[in-house]
Formats: sequence, structure tokens, C-alpha cells
Amino acid sequence: MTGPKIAMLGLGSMNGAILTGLLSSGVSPEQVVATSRSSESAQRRSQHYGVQVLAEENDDAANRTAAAQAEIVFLGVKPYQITDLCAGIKDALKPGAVVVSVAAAVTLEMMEAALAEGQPVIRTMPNTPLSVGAGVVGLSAGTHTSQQQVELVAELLGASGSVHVIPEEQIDALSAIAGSGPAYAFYLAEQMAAAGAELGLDPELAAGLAAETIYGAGKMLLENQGKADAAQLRRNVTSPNGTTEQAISTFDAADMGQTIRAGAAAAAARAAEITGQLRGQ
Ligand SMILES: NC(=O)c1ccc[n+]([C@@H]2O[C@H](COP(=O)([O-])OP(=O)(O)OC[C@H]3O[C@@H](n4cnc5c(N)ncnc54)[C@H](O)[C@@H]3O)[C@@H](O)[C@H]2O)c1
Ligand code: PRO
Repeated sequence: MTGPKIAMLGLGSMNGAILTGLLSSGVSPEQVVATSRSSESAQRRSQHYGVQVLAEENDDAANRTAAAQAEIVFLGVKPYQITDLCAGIKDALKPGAVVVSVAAAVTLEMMEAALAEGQPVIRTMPNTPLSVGAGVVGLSAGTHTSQQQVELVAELLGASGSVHVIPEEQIDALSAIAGSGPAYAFYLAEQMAAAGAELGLDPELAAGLAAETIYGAGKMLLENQGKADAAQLRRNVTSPNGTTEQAISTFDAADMGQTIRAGAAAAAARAAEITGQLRGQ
């Protein structure tokens, strides 16, 4: 085993996507110990990822046992479970281990208060495309986290996507665009596939066309950065008096742009609301 030992507490969708990215970027399975709630899911995930997965159902101390071994501890449970998990592993953690939360809405202050004084903490907002090497991560460091620890975590996650170190006040906004954003793109893909099927295409072909088109458009957006923005690339597809113009006019008439902005604003507002609830407000 080379590299730091990594614990992944709560191996669900998000920690699973991070783990897939880590393993494909060269982290060895021996470096990782994970936990899950049920023994059935622990067994299934252990087989899937090829890492050790301890089940909390079998052993109350599973999270503590995993955390005690690690230099980096990812917390991948639901927001309302994070501070209880912090309190549960508090005495087991190595003093220099860095605790990395992936949870929406849970602040650095909340985690620091639930952990031992001086424990390094990082709050992230990742997205699931980390699993295919094309993720986005927002990252904010806590009071006791060294620059070296920020760089270590950023380097690990950066092997499967882009990492943006931002002030914590901006995490909800980043979450509304990049954390939730894959769901917006999948929603668009669902509607494009349904439209293709309604227009007479085989549904499987229509779904494939939607996926390939969104992938191609995303690749063009990235490869044209600094040269042509999204609006320009859209105009390049939209011939005057042509077919695309009819589609875009229909979207504009329904104020789809405003709907998308309102959706993202609602996601950010919900994060702030959960933070308030967790503070007991
Ligand atoms: N899914 C996403 O796209 C996404 C993106 C960014 C952030 N997040 C954040 O990730 C966190 C997890 O979300 P998710 O979508 O992966 O949910 P999930 O339900 O898929 O994963 C949570 C996992 O934690 C396990 N778990 C629950 N209690 C446990 C315990 N006490 N000990 C060990 N494991 C336990 C569950 O069995 C489950 O596998 C949330 O806080 C969410 O805000 C999710
Ligand atoms: N998924 C989590 C949620 O929906 C956080 C961002 C993406 O709450």
C-alpha cells in the first residue's frame, strides 16, 4: 500500500462515486476501508468495489474502527446524520486525520463543534460524474486544516475532476449548479429521449441520441472555453429561419431559461433551509 489510508463512512451514491474515481485514478483497494449500514449492502459493495466494507448493523463500532485507521475520512451519510457520526468517531480519529464531509448544508462550524478541538475538517460539494473522471468539487477548509491537507484532498479528488477551493458562503451556490447539476442534465436527457420516441424513433435509439448529444455538447463547451461561450455555440447551431430556431423560440415562449434559474435558486434556498433546521432554527 502506498498513499494515505482512506475511510469512507457511508458508502452510498456520492461516496461510491468518489471511490470509483479514486480507484480508477490509482488509489489501491488496500488503502480504503468503508462502512455501510446493513450487512447485505456491506457485502454487495465490498464485492463491487473490491474494498473492505464494515457493516454498522453487525458492529456498533464499525465507523470508529474504520475512522481510527485513516488519514483521510470521508463522511458520506445524509446531512442530518453528519454531526452524530462526527460525535461517534470523535475519540477514535487520529488527531491529524482530516475529516472530509460531502454533505449538503452541514457547515464546517457544526462539524468542528462535534469533533475534538483542533481536528482538521474539510467541507466539500462533489458531484457524481467523479465516477467517470469528469466531476466537479467545491471545497472549503476548516479552522484547523493545513494547506498541505487541502492540497492532499484536492489532489486525490482532482484526479477524477476539477476541484474549486471556494469560501464556504459559496458552497450552496456551487451545489445548486454543480452538485445538483447532473440531475438537470439527466432531466434534459429524459425529455429529449421522450421527444425522440414521440417523433417515432425507437426509444432505445432516442435515449442513446440524447446521451451522445449532451456528451458532445459538453465536450464542445469545454474545448471552446475562452473562444466561444454557450450562447455562441447555440447560435452556431441555430440557422436563421431553420429548424432549431423553432425549438428555441418554443423554449423561450415557455420561459425555460427563467424556469432553470428558478430551479437552481430553489436548490440553493433548500440547502440554506436545511442548515437552519440543523441549527434548530
Ligand atoms: N447523490 C449526490 O449526487 C450527492 C452530491 C453531492 C453531495 N451529496 C451528499 O452526499 C451525502 C450522501 O448522499 P447519497 O446521495 O450518497 O445518499 P445514499 O443514501 O446513497 O448514501 C448514504 C449511505 O450511508 C449509509 N449509512 C447510513 N447511516 C449510516 C451509518 N450510521 N454508518 C454507515 N453508513 C451509513 C447508507 O446505508 C447509504 O449507503 C448527503 O449528505 C448528500 O448531501 C450527494
Ligand atoms: N444531491 C444532494 C441533494 O439533492 C446534494 C446535491 C446533490 O440534496
